[in-house]
Amino acid sequence: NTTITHQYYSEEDFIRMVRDNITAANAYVLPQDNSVLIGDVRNERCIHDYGTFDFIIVGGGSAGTLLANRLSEIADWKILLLEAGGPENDFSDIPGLNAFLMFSDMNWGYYGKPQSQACLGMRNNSCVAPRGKVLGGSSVINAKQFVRGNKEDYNLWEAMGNAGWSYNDVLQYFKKFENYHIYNADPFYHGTTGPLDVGYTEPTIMTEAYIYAMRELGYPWVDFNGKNQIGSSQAILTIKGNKAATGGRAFIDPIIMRRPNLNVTLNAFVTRVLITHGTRRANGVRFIRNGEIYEARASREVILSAGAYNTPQLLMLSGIGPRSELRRHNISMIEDLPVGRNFQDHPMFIGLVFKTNQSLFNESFEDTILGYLNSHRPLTTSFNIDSLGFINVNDSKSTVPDIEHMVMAPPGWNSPAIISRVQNLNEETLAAYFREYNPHTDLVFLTVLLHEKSRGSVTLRSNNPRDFPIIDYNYLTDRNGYDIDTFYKGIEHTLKLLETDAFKAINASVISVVAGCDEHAQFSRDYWYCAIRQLITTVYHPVGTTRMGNSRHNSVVSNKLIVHGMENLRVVDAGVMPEIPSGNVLAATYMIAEKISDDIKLHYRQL
Ligand SMILES: Cc1cc2nc3c(=O)[nH]c(=O)nc-3n(C[C@H](O)[C@H](O)[C@H](O)COP(=O)(O)OP(=O)(O)OC[C@H]3O[C@@H](n4cnc5c(N)ncnc54)[C@H](O)[C@@H]3O)c2cc1C
Repeated sequence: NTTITHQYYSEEDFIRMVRDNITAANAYVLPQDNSVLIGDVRNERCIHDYGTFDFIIVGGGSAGTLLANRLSEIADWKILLLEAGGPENDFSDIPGLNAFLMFSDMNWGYYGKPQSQACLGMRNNSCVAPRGKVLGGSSVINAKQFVRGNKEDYNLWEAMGNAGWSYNDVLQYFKKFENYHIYNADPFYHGTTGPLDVGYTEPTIMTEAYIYAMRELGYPWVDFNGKNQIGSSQAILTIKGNKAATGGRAFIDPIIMRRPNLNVTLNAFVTRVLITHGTRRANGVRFIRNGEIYEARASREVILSAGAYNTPQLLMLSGIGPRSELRRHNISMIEDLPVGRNFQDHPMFIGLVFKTNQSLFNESFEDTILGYLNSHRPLTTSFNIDSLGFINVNDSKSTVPDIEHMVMAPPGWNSPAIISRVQNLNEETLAAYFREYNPHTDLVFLTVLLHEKSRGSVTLRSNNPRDFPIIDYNYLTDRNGYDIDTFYKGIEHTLKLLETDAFKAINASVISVVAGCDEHAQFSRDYWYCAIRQLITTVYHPVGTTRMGNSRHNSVVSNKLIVHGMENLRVVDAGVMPEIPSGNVLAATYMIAEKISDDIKLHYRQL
């Protein structure tokens, strides 16, 4: 492990920098719309020409940064990467402080539409919906967990009619971008020469307890990104030394930035795709930067990598979307496509907490920061996520999991202020959570539903890019109740850990952290069903809103990710996934960008 940060700062200065950023985050008020990005446009009629490029990539997030790197390898191609946010910094490099980035200019600031069946413990029944607005996008503010999902996820994509997306096809692209530092990793499954560093952080006594307890229940230790996924492991992270390995840091490092054919323009808010009237060609984009309007032209392609919320918004603002939605907002239609439908996420239950007799990480603020500078926990992982497990609670023989455990070791949600803001908890729930929960000793079992049957949507609030899109998670609304039943089975399964010797050794016992369920006997089936509706939130994995498929009735892009009916407009981001993978979705997003880079090079005979 190399400690890169030391060379820029004295330890005192570094601690001060961290403290200042935390103070700023605590005082930060999230925006209600995009007014700040639009600013005070001085002259709406004065449109500056930003030049012509072969490819324009909208969104320098996870997919966009990888794509910009790979396409600019072709020296003859001019690439423009437009990103609404600014650069990363030394504070955003600290994996364990990502919660504070959610309260900074690096987050768009969205909240989900109030829910009727879930998010009931949140203010206004509304779950948060953070998204990165910074070079590197959501990979900067995210929790750094690196999970590929299951082989069968990609075989399913292909079986749904998407030729070229089976696991055998995509494995080479997962390997290409990664530099995997996991001991005994099978080279058949892993790359060690890619730009993105992936590795372990230090284990704790809790890692051992969990892995041994899972073993007692019959679940082996696995490299869940390798041959088999079912089982448990200490967390695997996008991390380089002590620092976050983000899309920005990995793919647009200073050397790539110096390529003369790559223009990375930050603080550029794209407001529409320009489509030549009467044709099916996207010829460029319009954007706002520092109060001025610009247009850039693309001689080959416009590629939208603005993420699963903003890409559908941009498509609809540009005339591509469901007829009814465009009509409602007076937008002239170019293509009638189901943009914003098929929204899938991984809902997560945050109400399963085990008291233990162990205590971790009680150092002072200063010592915690110094620990980070020397690559020590807890700040080398987000929310101190310690270990992960993948199980199938509906079919114990299946090799595809339906539940994921993310185990937060103490100090997890280390203060009421953090969980209250990060999860938008209402006052009663916050009080109930901290009635018994002790951040210094207790384990939080984040329980993630991997294949929800409910479907949400992303729609427009208006035809003005100033307004945020409407994000409707629509959690727990599936007709047969599969989603809530599977959550309940997941909880029952997790409670079995309490019967293992490994968990008895840490004196683990379940505690109640939920409000609004007092009419049910504590820990009864009805209690848990009630608790699930109170304390379901997002694990921040929106996909599917610009779904890949071959029918324009239920999908938006082809298997080459070209928008149906258009000639040179692609979407390359998490939104194209036709079905959500069995795990945190960043790795699959990078894989998609890596594969499409090759497809584009092949198409233009550059490979
Ligand atoms: C808090 C949080 C925690 C998460 N934790 C994990 C995790 O631990 N592991 C995991 O695998 N996944 C995690 N995820 C999910 C994962 O990070 C995202 O799914 C993934 O980064 C999405 O990549 P993307 O390229 O589709 O979008 P993004 O990375 O969000 O990139 C979109 C980019 O486009 C820019 N943009 C958008 N609109 C415009 C516009 N109009 N003009 C110009 N630029 C624009 C944005 O600013 C952004 O930089 C998490 C996400 C969040 C928010």
